[in-house]
Amino acid sequence: MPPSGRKVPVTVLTGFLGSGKTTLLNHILSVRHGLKFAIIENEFGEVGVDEHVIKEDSEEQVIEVMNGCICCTVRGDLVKVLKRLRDRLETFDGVIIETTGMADPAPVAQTFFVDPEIQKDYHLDCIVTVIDSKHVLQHLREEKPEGVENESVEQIAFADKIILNKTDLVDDAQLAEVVAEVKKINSSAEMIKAQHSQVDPTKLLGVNAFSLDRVLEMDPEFMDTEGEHQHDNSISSISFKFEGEVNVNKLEMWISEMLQTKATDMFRYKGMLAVKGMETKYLFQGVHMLFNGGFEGGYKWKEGEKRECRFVFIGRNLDKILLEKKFMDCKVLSEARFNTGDKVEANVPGGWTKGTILKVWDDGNPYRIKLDNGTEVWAPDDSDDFVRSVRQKVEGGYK
Ligand SMILES: Nc1nc2c(ncn2[C@@H]2O[C@H](COP(=O)(O)OP(=O)(O)OP(=O)(O)O)[C@@H](O)[C@H]2O)c(=O)[nH]1
Repeated sequence: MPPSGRKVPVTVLTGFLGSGKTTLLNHILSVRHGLKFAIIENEFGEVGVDEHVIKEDSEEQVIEVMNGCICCTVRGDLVKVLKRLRDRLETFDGVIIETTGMADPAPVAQTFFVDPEIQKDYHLDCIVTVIDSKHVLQHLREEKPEGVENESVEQIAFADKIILNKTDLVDDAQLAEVVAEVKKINSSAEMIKAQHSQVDPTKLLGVNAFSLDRVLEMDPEFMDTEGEHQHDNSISSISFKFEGEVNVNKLEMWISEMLQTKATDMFRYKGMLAVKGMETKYLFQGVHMLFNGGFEGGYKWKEGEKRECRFVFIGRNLDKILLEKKFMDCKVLSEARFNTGDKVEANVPGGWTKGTILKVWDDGNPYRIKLDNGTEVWAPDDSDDFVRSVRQKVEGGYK
C-alpha cells in the first residue's frame, strides 16, 4: 500500500510504432529528478527487444515486460502486474507503462476505472502520445477493413499530451499539416514539439491531466468492458531468435536490399545481435526507410551471457518464411576458411588483387587483408565473391 492512502500516478506512453516512446522513456529515466518509477513494458512481438535497450543503469526502476497486445489478450496481465507491484508501491513515485505501437490506449485506461483494487492504489495521471511527424499522416490516412479501428487515430484521440516528435525530419509546411490533422482528431490535448523526445519530464509526469469526463464525452462506451475491438489482420509481428552470431555486413546488405522494395510495408523492425568478433551488442532498429544500427551505447556481452540474436519485424503482409530464411543466412555457421598469414586474392575495385590475411574476424568482418600493394582492406563476407585462394595458372586457364 502506498503511504497515507496516496494513489500512485500512472503515465501511459503510447504512440505508433517507432514514434519515439522508448527514446522518451530513456530520456525521462536519465534526467536527474530524484524520482523512482516502476516501468511496465509491453511488446507486440514474442521476442522482447526493448527491455535490452532501456537504460541498464536505471537500477532503481523495476521493469516488467509483457508480451502480446496490451489492449486485448494481456489486459488481465496488466492487472496482475499492477497488483504484484502493490507490495512495493511505497518505494515508487510513479508507474510508467509503455504500450506497443499497435495498442489502442482505451482498454489500458479503462483498467484504472473498472477494477476496484487497482482504483484504490493507482490513478491514471496522463496519457502521453508520441507522434512521428514524418510518418504519422500515412498511418492516419490508412484505410482499415470494416470494423477495425485505426490505432494511430485512437492514440491521438485519447491523448492528454501529444509530443510532435521527429520535427527534424519535416519542414515547417509538413509540420503545420500534421498539427492541423492532429487537431481535427483531438483539439484539447497540449501539443509539444520535440526532437529525439527531449521533453521536460515535469510537463508529462504528475500533471493530473487525464479527464474521465472528456473521454466519456468522446467515447460514451468507454466503460463497457465487454466491447471487443479488432486488429487489422494484414499487420503482423514476426519475431525470431537464435543462439549464435551473425555477420553484420550480410545483415546490413539484406536490410538495405529489403528496404528498396518493402519500406512502405515495414512499419517497424528492431533487433539485438551478437556479431562475430565483437564484444559489444549490435542494436538495430528502423521505421520504414529509416534504418539505424550499430554498436553505440556500448552494451557489452557480460561474462557467461549467452550470445544470441533476436529480431522483431512489424508490418503489412510480411513473409515469415522468407524473413526467417534471410535472417538465418546472416548467421555465421562455420569456421573461417582462411587463417592469419594465408595468401589470398581479394575482390577490390581494381579487380582481384593478391594479399595476405592480417587478421581473422576484425571489427565485425571475417578478414582484414593486407594487399601486396600495401593497402589494407576488409572482406565483408567469407565467400568467393570477396576473398578466394590464390589462383594458379594452369594450362588453359586458372585453378
Ligand atoms: N531523426 C529522428 N529520429 C528519432 C527521433 N526520436 C526518435 N528517433 C529514432 O526513431 C527510432 C524509433 O525510436 P523509439 O524510441 O525506439 O520508438 P518507439 O516508439 O519506442 O518504437 P516501438 O516501441 O517499436 O513502437 C530510433 O531509431 C530513434 O533513435 C527524432 O526526433 N528524430
